[in-house]
Amino acid sequence: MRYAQLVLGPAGSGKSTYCSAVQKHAEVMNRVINVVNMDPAAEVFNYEALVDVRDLIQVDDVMQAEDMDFGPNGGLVFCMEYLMEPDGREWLKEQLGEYDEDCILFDCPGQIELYTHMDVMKRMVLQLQNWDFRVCAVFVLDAGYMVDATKFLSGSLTALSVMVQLEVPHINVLSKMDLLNQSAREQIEMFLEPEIHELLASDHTASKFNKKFRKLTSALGQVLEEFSLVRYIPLNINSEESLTDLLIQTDFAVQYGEDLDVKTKDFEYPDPDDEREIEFNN
Ligand SMILES: Nc1nc2c(ncn2[C@@H]2O[C@H](COP(=O)(O)OP(=O)(O)OP(=O)(O)O)[C@@H](O)[C@H]2O)c(=O)[nH]1
Ligand SMILES: [Mg+2]
Repeated sequence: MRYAQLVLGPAGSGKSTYCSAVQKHAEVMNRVINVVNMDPAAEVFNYEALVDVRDLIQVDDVMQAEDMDFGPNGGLVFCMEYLMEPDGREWLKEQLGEYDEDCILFDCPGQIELYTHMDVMKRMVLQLQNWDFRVCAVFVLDAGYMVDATKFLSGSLTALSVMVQLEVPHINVLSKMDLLNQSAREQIEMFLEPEIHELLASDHTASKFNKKFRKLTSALGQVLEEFSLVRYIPLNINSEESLTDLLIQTDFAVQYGEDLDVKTKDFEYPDPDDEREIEFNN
């Protein structure tokens, strides 16, 4: 069994930073967590990549290819589709190797449409499961954008559409907590165990438009609340404790360690002769 986190979220929300922070944190705990750069347009990242998709294909090359006429977004979609074609899949499989108990973070591109309404990421999930990975999604949202009710609702709906699309255990992370001041941090607390009804009612910025759509907003809020669909874990990358808490949650989501516990040093493998005896007896 192997373990994978698909690290997703809007552009600039802190996906690559999350990956490098988790990788470094794991090192301190004597654990190896690998990172794969899945962004064919990435320029810089601070982690040591096990696999870099740019070695296979780069958005710039696709955009410059004469027989294709792509802009940056179309180019990116082309690259991701290519990765899920037989040649791309073969390449990725070989690069990932076959190491049991491997933990891998997949640092994905920030174009949200890749996982809200296209199916390329869903295919990626199925492919990884096919290669024996237990997969979870880690959806990274910038805490700074979540301090008022309407943004919270819009972020939550995006998270929800990813959850519905990918159908794997899902964890929402509020990144950049270190950048918030005390009062913003307190305000965020409210969103961690949200009484969405109250939140929406307390939104005094109601414009004419908002008033008209208040019923809709409130109904959406109710859905999120009643089904406990969207929960957030705050992350302060400067705090080892915060990273530990989050790692516990992501380990739990992929059931990391459950199989390890069974194989303690006293574990005795069944004697093959015994099995044969049982067969004879039957
Ligand atoms: N202070 C602070 N800065 C952060 C944190 N996370 C990300 N940043 C900064 O935010 C910017 C974007 O972070 P990235 O990790 O590159 O974001 P990303 O989601 O990978 O971005 P794309 O791959 O372009 O979609 C960088 O300048 C980071 O240094 C954080 O937790 N704290
Ligand atoms: Mg990135």
